[in-house]
Amino acid sequence: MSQTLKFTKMHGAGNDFVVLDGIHQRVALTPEQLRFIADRHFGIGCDQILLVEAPTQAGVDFRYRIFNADGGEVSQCGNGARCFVRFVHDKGLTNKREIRVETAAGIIVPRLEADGQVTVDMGPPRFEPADIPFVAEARATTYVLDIADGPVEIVALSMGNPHAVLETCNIETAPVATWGPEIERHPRFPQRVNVGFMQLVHRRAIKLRVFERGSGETLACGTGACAAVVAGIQRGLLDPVVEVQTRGGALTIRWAGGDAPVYLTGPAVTVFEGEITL
Ligand SMILES: N[C@@H](CCC[C@H](N)C(=O)O)C(=O)O
Repeated sequence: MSQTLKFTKMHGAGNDFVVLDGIHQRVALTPEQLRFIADRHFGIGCDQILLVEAPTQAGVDFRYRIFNADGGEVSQCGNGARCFVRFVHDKGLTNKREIRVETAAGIIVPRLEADGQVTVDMGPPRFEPADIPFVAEARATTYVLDIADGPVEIVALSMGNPHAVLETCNIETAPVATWGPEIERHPRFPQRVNVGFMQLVHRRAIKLRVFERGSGETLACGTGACAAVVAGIQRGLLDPVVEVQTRGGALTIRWAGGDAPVYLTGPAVTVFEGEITL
């Protein structure tokens, strides 16, 4: 039986989303239907599909679910969290400026700022290999990963989802299209990984491209920006507040180190509304 769903097309620094209200309409999508929605030629087109649901636990305002363009459900999406906040405000689902949101990776706390930008408390980064998950004998600041072109140095960490961060001296010529998919499926990352290529500009700015697990290279990746800045701070290369320049725009990341949460600030934009029959 076919179903017609109302949707909103949004983006955060060019990382684009189809957002579905699962509170006022019944949304039950198969991986094949999710892939169709994300398809840029035959569907609506997006990097991720975001589903807004009623919370399943006390003390939170909403549940937020994330699906990559390949139809797989994942646990965290930073740019999506900002669009989520803009969506629930614009739809009148809440008037709170700071909301508590349940994700598969735990509670996140996004806040709508007076200037329309959104700041998300993404929680602390995690470095234990088992938490990422990453196959390593012991935790280390950097690891050497063997790929077809030879050994590469990475930082591996979790921002609620897995990230590998590599440093490059030229972001334009970085081998994102070749190393990205190879590292995404490297056997040392049993749940695959998002792969960030970071070029240092100075201690308070980096350039970043991310080959995202399940979506390919996107114009920006919020958790990727958090992971790259955390990696740079851990290695003593960056200050606690850093501007991340992506192909889709700028994001600001703040991290005080240790178990402190990482804060992500950036835009959240509505592009258009529509309906799709599946
Ligand atoms: N675009 C995102 C991350 C989306 C999920 C990621 N591809 C994964 O598989 O973990 C962001 O802004 O963080």
